Amino acid sequence: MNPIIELKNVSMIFEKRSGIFGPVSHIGAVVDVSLEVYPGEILALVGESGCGKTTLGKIVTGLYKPTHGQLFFEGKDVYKMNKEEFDNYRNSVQMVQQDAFAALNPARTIYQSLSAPILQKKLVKNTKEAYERVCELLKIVELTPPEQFLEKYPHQLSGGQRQRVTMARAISLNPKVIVADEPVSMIDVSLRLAMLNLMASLNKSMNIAFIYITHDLSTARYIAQNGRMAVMYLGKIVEQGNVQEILSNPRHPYLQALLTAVPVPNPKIAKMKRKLPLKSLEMPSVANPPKGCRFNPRCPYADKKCEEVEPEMVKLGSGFIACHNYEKVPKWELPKAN
Ligand SMILES: Nc1ncnc2c1ncn2[C@@H]1O[C@H](COP(=O)(O)OP(=O)(O)OP(=O)(O)O)[C@@H](O)[C@H]1O
Repeated sequence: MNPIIELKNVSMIFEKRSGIFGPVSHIGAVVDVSLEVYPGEILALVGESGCGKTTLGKIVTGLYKPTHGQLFFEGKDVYKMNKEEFDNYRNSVQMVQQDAFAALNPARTIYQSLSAPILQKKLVKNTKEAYERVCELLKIVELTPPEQFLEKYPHQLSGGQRQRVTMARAISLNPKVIVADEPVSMIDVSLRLAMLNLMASLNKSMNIAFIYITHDLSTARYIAQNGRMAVMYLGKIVEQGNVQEILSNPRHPYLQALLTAVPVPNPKIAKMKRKLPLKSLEMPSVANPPKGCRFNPRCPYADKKCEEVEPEMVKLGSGFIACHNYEKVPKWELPKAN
């Protein structure tokens, strides 16, 4: 199957000046990332805060034009498309942001927010059709009965309901890909599962591919259980592959450390003092990344080569890894209770 989205050696280097006349520093939020997304799949993009996940999501949706590399949609270079093709790409790839309150205009009712894009893009012929479509969208995202929500303003809804409205707005344009950036991190824990299930059902029923961005491995594992996962560290993807495979047998020392940090719902294990397999807990800055492998100052298996040479992404099983020493890294196991 051909990928619907393909990134080839994509980088996003921001320039940041300290003060008005201060020196300019370069921040490599995303560096030399190659990634494919297939129609109808769920890809979880995980990593710690500041590793470049949101920037990568914005590149995929066309909100940021990468400073280097190429982005393809359905095989076509997005930045060589004509206007019609580019508009079709922008409609087909939608983003749902973490903060649904900020994403909705506080002065517009839910009906106004949802009807404006479909009317503007002529996906409906008139206001009667727009009304029917908005009701249908609200039903799809399980805000029922729809009439109860149409005239409400964003502040009159709960966090979970607002996020459902932004999901309804995203699907209103019949997208083929949705980038969901931490969509459940600002909603109540009790409602998170329902939101994840909604995304999984939209993925199935509408064959929409999802890129689920998160720092939380457990929600990533839940939503992408039959999909793939890409793990980011300081602007780079360090390991990617089938979720079940890479989570049961993580090969990159960074992914092993992330998994060791996940709480285990077993009181005996929870009581154990688990030591993170890391040399240092300090995360280097993206403005001044370490030479060689970016993970080397924290990696317990790093050697001279890791300090000097940046590892390439190589094929491993059904996925890829960027680590010089993956063959030497011991097999990771869940801590065992005695
Ligand atoms: N417009 C910008 N100008 C300068 N630096 C930026 C810009 N956007 C992001 N960055 C920097 O790029 C790096 C990656 O940011 P990004 O928001 O993509 O990370 P993230 O993994 O999504 O983090 P979080 O989960 O905290 O949102 C950070 O160091 C951030 O400060």
